[in-house]
Amino acid sequence: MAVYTQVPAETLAAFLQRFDVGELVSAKGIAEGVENSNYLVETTGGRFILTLYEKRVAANDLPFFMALLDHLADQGQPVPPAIPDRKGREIHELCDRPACLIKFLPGVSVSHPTPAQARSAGAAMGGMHDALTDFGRDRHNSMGVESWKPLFQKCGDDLDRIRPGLHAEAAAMVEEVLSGWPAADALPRAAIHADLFPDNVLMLGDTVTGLIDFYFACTDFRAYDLAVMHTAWAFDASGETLHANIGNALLDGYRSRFALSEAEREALPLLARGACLRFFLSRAWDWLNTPADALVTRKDPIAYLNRYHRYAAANPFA
Ligand SMILES: Nc1ncnc2c1ncn2[C@@H]1O[C@H](COP(=O)(O)OP(=O)(O)OP(=O)(O)O)[C@@H](O)[C@H]1O
Ligand SMILES: N[C@@H](CCO)C(=O)O
Repeated sequence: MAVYTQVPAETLAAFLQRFDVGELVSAKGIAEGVENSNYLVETTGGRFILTLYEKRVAANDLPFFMALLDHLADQGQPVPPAIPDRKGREIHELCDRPACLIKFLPGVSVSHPTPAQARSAGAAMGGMHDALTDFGRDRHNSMGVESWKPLFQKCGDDLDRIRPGLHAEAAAMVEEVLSGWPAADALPRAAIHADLFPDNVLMLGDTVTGLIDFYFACTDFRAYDLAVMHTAWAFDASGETLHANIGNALLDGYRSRFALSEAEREALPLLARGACLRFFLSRAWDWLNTPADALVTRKDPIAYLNRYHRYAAANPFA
């Protein structure tokens, strides 16, 4: 579940008065997602998503995220911008949380993408990267390469509570990835989504109707975004089986909308291992710090360890 903050109906109705969206008809908490509190709000003017930002999203990052969404939406990309209130403000406070009223997009996220769906999703990322080439703002990647060793050290020996020997295994991964990681100016950098998992892509059939959840968006290697997507889309849930046809379809779709340089293509195997390390570590930290009976479902860090080893054993980008 992800409704950490309950918004009383009267408070919501009063909040909506700031906007030109009609009167409140209904509001339902959305169970999916683990980071923020989300409501599906229906008014006499239409449907909207109300998001209250919980502890992981810093209020001072919201202007970057909202500017990114506005830029993409202005260029016809399928993203949900915030609805401005009558005074033009997009970022608000509700129940002591930063909050935004966001455009509702149709579609569902697929659990087992077909090659045609992976191709469309890859193309959507390519279109997004194309639209972001003239986006002028920067945001440091707080989950980027410099954060991996400190996060590994913070997890410490507790990693062995997830699986005996995991601390030593993770130490080797950190060493391997960091020793080979490209210099900051070695590959093109741009604003990226950085978390474009299947649950953050809304689709109807084979058509992408929405790219959502930009709350890890940042400036980093552009090809790292594609590497993250490959790790998230091209495996079974356990991370043991690579679906090469899905991975190839993603890359084909991407290249149909945006060019990948030779240097970026060559870097993909290492960028993908870095992505595996990033999600392994954030999941391991959450695993160790979320009570087993908490209402949120913990995500399996081992599924990302398995992916890491798969990329280390063979290059699916060859
Ligand atoms: N603009 C939108 N239009 C339609 N549905 C949306 C929209 N934004 C979010 N949703 C729905 O709300 C759910 C949760 O949204 P989101 O993934 O942004 O939440 P989160 O708490 O930030 O989650 P995560 O754990 O993925 O970081 C999505 O799975 C989707 O069903
Ligand atoms: N997509 C991430 C969680 C949110 O960043 C994961 O699956 O670990």
